[in-house]
Amino acid sequence: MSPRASNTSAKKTYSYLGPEGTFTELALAQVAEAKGANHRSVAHVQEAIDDVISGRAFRAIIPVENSVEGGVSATADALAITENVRIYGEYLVPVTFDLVARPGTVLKDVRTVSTHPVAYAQTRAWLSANLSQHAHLPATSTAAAAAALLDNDFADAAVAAPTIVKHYGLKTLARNIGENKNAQTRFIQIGLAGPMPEPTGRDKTSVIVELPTDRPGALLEMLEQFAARGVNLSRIESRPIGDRLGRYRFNIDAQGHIADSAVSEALMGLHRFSPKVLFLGSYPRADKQKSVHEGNNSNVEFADAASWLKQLKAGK
Ligand SMILES: O=C(O)C(=O)Cc1ccccc1
Repeated sequence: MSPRASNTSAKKTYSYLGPEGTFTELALAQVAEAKGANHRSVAHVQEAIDDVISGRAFRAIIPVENSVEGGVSATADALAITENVRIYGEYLVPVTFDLVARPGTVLKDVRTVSTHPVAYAQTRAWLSANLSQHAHLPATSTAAAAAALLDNDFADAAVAAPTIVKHYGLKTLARNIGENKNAQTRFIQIGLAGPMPEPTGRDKTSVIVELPTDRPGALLEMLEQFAARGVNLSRIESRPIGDRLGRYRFNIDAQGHIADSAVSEALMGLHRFSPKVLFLGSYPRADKQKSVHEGNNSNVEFADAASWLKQLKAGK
């Protein structure tokens, strides 16, 4: 049976950045539709995306942005070169970090600390102050770093979620070692392109936009597509395209749903101006705040302007 076929019959599969005990797994626990479904742990964001594309998984949960560290570049870069994948939801997870080790380890014996790069960036200050000589061993996730402590002795300790000790026979050496105590990470649920979540009035739309090359003011022109329709942006982040120096693509989250005229007009503006716009989807905002389109940019006002124009064209 092909992986796609196996998904049509029995339970749906949700892939997530694992193994057990990652922050991504905590985000998956927020996905109501995934309760009772198969949960498949993968080692990389790309593997999660490949699962969705091949049909091995119905959906995947991946980290996208951290309130302290910014965008997760592995996710941004993988999505930018993927077609036919859409975002169906977003989830916020508060992230606090503990230092864990094999039983018997004491803090002063720790030389090598393993963790995910995003977790390391947020705990580096504490680690430098308390383990000034330590080396960092990057891991594919916080839980992978923790689990590896029981498989080999490459590292002496790992930085992971406080709940990690429920999953592995490790002990906590230090609690809450993150620099920002209110840090949050945003996760997305992705799937193959298909029917979108209905507009709720509290939505977000994500796109990746490339700029026309060597055009003065191109960045301003891109932003004007949103500004002219009163569409607020909640994130704009540039990533190098990678073919040569000086070429960037922009990962943008805008308030509102593609069903909102202000957003659809902005998208059409982007399409006219940009050599490549990748639409990643419209989905409900995790913070449940209203998406307001400032100025005269409500659906009613757009509809009124359209019927006025129709009259003019009809010679009335
Ligand atoms: O490694 C994990 O546990 C993840 O889910 C990725 C991650 C790492 C650090 C902060 C937030 C998410």
